Amino acid sequence: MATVLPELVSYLEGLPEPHILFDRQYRIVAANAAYRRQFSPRGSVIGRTCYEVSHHFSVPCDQAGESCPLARSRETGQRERVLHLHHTPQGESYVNIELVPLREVGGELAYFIEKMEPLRVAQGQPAAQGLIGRAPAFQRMLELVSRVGPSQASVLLLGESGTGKELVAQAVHEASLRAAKALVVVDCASLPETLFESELFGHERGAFTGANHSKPGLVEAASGGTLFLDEVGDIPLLMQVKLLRLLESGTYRRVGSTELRHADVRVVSATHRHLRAMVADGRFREDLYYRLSTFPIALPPLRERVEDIPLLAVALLARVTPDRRMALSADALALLQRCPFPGNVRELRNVLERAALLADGVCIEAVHVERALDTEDPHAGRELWSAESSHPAPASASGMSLRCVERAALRAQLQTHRGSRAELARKLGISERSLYRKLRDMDSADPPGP
Ligand SMILES: Nc1ncnc2c1ncn2[C@@H]1O[C@H](COP(=O)(O)OP(=O)(O)OP(=O)(O)O)[C@@H](O)[C@H]1O
Repeated sequence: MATVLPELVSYLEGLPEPHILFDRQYRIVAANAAYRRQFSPRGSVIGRTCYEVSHHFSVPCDQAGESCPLARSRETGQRERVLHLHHTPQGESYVNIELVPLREVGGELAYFIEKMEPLRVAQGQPAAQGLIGRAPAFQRMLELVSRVGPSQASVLLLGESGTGKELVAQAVHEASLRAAKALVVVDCASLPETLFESELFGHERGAFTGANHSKPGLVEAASGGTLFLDEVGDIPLLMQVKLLRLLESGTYRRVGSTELRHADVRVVSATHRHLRAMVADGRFREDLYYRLSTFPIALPPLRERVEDIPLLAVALLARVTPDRRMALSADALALLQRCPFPGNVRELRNVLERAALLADGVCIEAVHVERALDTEDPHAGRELWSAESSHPAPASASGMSLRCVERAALRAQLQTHRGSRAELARKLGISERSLYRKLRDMDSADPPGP
């Protein structure tokens, strides 16, 4: 092997992505120029183990509770890919790792080539923007994002309100080859049925009353980029047919035109609804469901990544108070970790914003968090907002369904709230869109009395 190595090393040296070569004992025998530049500008890594360099572990990753591509590759004898949090000179960052095993003449696995590509769409430490997280549930989700990103597959994001679906859609777009073009968001929940077609496909002058100019639609605006259909479960059946036609044929017509246009978009959609159940009871077209969900990704609710709360709290606090450099006391953090947060990361962010306003100094104490939580839902108790989560809702014990309890709480809020809808949504720890949805559901559930 010693005679083969110089050629191999010189081949790796010229590759643009960081590569290392290591042996069966995980010892690095070569690192190319791109690797040295990005991961070890201050010293040589030759002779050190990959787990020590990348993770500061004293044992291989699989013995430290992480997935180890080398161990997997040894088992399968094949190329393996994983997403890891790596120590780099800039701090810990997500890195996509691809491992290729090399066999000796006798067929034994002797060396492994590891290619490393930083994944910049998420961070495992506080950052000014983008996705943040390091819990296993978050990392599993992120690995799916990084796998599907570069493809053209339609992605369906499924998750409760506030779990970060819009941020994940952005991440899919940024990890794609379309990143240099636009990401166009279509808010399907607030788009009236009458406008759906002209907004999406555009219209010609004179197509309808008031159409004084021709106008390109959102599909055209997203050309070469990504079309993000947010709240796709809220599209009425009639409009679902039109969307299906676009996805199946890749073509569309502007309203008032016969000219067939080609759509060059990658579709990412998101919903908090149970689309499968909607398909089962005829509210969502099965053929559209399969078109949209080539690659479904479930976003974990915050209660399944509680260990991320301290990291998220520190990062989000810096985002909501950019000029104050605030800190959280250990008690405040402990209290936050005990909260159920049915409104997920958005609710955590709102609680922090309120707590920061309630604190006069630069440190948020548990008492500020308590007050921020109290202000959130003074009439009904926070758990009432867990209608779509698995958290217990004490009021349901009275025999009312969770949805009824939620409606009652919302009605109480509406009676006492004096500000705008946006303020009310903020107070409830939900998005304006979610509030809009809840109000609409409430209207259709109990039509106004005579
Ligand atoms: N992993 C995360 N890291 C950092 N911020 C996050 C994360 N997840 C969500 N957020 C923040 O939480 C808020 C809600 O996120 P987002 O709007 O993407 O959620 P959503 O699932 O689309 O909600 P909805 O279904 O109500 O529209 C945003 O302020 C977003 O920046």
